[in-house]
Amino acid sequence: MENTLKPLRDGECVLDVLSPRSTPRPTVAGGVEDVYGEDRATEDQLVTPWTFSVASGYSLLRDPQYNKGLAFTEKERDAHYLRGLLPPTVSSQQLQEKKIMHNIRQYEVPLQKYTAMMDLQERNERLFYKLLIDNVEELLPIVYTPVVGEACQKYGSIFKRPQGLYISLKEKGKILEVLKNWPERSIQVIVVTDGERILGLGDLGCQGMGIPVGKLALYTALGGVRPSACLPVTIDVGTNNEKLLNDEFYIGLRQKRATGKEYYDLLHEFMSAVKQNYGEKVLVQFEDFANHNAFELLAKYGTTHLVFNDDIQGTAAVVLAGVVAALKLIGGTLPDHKFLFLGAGEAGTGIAELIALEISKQTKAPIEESRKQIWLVDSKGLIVSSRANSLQHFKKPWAHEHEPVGTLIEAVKVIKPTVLIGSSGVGKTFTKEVVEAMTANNKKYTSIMPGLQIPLILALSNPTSQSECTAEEAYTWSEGRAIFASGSPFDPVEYNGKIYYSGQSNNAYIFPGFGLGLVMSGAIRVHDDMLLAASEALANQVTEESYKKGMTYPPFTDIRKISANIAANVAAKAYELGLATHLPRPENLVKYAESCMYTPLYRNYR
Ligand SMILES: NC(=O)C1=CN([C@@H]2O[C@H](COP(=O)(O)OP(=O)(O)OC[C@H]3O[C@@H](n4cnc5c(N)ncnc54)[C@H](OP(=O)(O)O)[C@@H]3O)[C@@H](O)[C@H]2O)C=CC1
Ligand SMILES: CC(=O)C(=O)O
Ligand SMILES: [Mg+2]
Repeated sequence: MENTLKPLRDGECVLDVLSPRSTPRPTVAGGVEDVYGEDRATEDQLVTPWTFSVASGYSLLRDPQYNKGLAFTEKERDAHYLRGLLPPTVSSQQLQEKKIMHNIRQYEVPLQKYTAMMDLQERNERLFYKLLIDNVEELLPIVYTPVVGEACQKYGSIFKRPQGLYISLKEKGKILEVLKNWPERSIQVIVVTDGERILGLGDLGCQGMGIPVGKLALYTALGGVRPSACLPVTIDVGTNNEKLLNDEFYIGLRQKRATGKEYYDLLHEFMSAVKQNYGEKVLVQFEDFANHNAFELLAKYGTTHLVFNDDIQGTAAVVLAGVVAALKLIGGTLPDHKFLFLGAGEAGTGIAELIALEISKQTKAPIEESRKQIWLVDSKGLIVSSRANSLQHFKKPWAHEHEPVGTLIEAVKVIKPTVLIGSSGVGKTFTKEVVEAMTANNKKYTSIMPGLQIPLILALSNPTSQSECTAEEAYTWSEGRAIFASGSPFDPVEYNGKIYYSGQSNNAYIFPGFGLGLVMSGAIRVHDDMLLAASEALANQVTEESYKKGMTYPPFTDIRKISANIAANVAAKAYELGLATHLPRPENLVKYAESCMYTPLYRNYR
C-alpha cells in the first residue's frame, strides 16, 4: 500500500508508527486489538496521541482539503482504499452542490445556516468554496455580515474545531513556535484580530475569531487566494466584556484586557515572528481592532511590514468608489460635494482622509483645503476647533472652525451636506428627522435637475442591528429621493409602486482583490495610491444596469471579475511605485490576476 505522507517540517523525522492496516489481530470481543493500549489506559496514565497522516482511505475522507465525498470516482475509490467507506453512488460536484444548497435553504434560523457552512468547510473545502462562489449573494450574508456577528457572539457555544491560530498571553515568548504548529507553511495572507471591536458589537474577546475566518473565506471565494495560503489569527489579551467573562462556555482568557507595554510587546512578538516565519511578502490584514490600537499598529508596522487595516483603509476605498460612482446619479464632481459623517473612528476618519486625498488630486489643492468640505460628528457632537485639545490624534485634522454643535440633526441642518455617512456602530441613528432634513437640504438641486437623486446616504455600520437606518426607512423618509447603500445587505424595497435597490457598501468589495494584487506583484509595502487604484477599479466596474436600479456598486455575482480588475490596478500601482518584487511585470495584469485565482473544481487523483 502506498501511503503519501504529508511533507514534514524542517528537522522533523518520521516516527515508525504501526499502521492500523499492518497485521490487525482479532480480540476475544471480536474487535481489533488496541495496539497502543490507549483504550485500556485510565485518565491518570499518560498516553501518546499517536497520529499518522495519509492521503488515502478513511483519513482521505476526513481531510477537508482533499475530500470529495461521493464525488470520488470508481477508479479513485480503488486507488485510494475507499471501497466500502462510501455508499455505491458516485455524484458530480454539481449534484453535491444542489443537495447542500437545498439542505441549507431548509434552515430557517440563520445561525444554523452558518454552522452548516462551517461544517462543510471542515468536511470538504472545495465544495464549500464552490457553493460560496456560485451562490455568493445568498451565502455572503451567512458566512459574513450580518450572521457572522451573531456567530461571534455565540462562538463559545458553537465552537467545534479550531479554524485558525489562537495566540494568547500564555504564548508570550513562544509565538514563533506557535506559528510552526499551523500545518501550512507557505502563507500569503494573515487576517488578525484582537477581538476588541467586532463589527459594531464591541469587545467579543477571543470569540472574534469568526471574523478572520470569515474574511479569509472571502479572500478565497471572492479574490481567489488559495485557502492553504490563508491564516486566520486571533490575539487573545483578555476581554473587558463581563458577560463573556462570566459565560461558562467562553473560549478565551478569563481576564481583563492587557494594555500598554504588555499588549504592544505581544503584538510586536507576533509581527516579528510572522516576518521571520513567512518572509517579507506575507500580507497582514488588521481587522476589528479598537481604534486606540488600530491607528498606532498601522503606523508602526506600515513601514516595516506589508500591512493593511481593512477597517481604516479597505472601507475608505470601498466608500470612495461608491461615492465616485454615485456622481452619475447625484450629479456634480467629487469636489462639488459636502460630506457629513456620524462616527469619527477608524472607518469614518479613514474614509474622510481618502476622499480628501482624491479631492486634492483632482483640484491640485493642498489636502488641508480639501478636508474643509468634510465634517464629522462623534459621540460628543460636531468635531470643531474648540474641541481640538481633547481630541484623539486621528480626529484633529477634522476640527474645523465652527460653533459647537451637539447633535447629528443640528449638524445636518447647519452643515447642509449632500452626502451623509454613518460609521458610528450605533443603529437607528439616522432618524426620520435626519433623513427628512437631508432630503429638504437637497431639494433645490433635484428641482432644478429632476434627473438627480440627492442625497446620498450610506449606513455603513454592521451588522444589520447596528445599521444607522434601514433601506426602507431611507427610501420612505426621503420620498424615494435618496441613493442608499449599507454595510450589511437589505432586500429591495417597494415604495409608491416602484422597486428601490440598495447597494452594499462593504470592504468585502475591496480587500480580496486588493490582497490578490499585493500577493501577485510581490508587493512589500502598502501605499495610499494603491487604495486609490483599488477604488478606481471598483467604481469603473459599476454597470449601466446597476445605475438604472439606483445602485452605486456592481453586483457581487461579478465579484471574481471585479477582484481581478482591482488586483490588476493595485499591482500596476505597485510596479509603478517600485514596490513590486515579482519581476518582470506581466504584460496583461488582468489576465495574470485571473490566472492566479484559485478555482474550487475537484481535481482528479492518480
Ligand atoms: N461597511 C463596512 O465595510 C465597514 C463598516 N464598519 C462599521 O462601522 C462601525 C464603526 O467602526 P469603526 O469606525 O471601526 O469604530 P470606532 O470605534 O473606531 O468609531 C466609532 C465612532 O462612532 C462614534 N460614536 C459612537 N456612538 C456614537 C453616537 N451615539 N453618536 C455619534 N457618534 C458615535 C464614536 O465616537 P467617540 O470617538 O466620541 O467615542 C467613534 O468616533 C462599526 O459598526 C463597523 O461594523 C467598519 C468598517 C467597515
Ligand atoms: C465590514 C467590516 O470590516 C466591519 O464592519 O468591521
Ligand atoms: Mg472590520
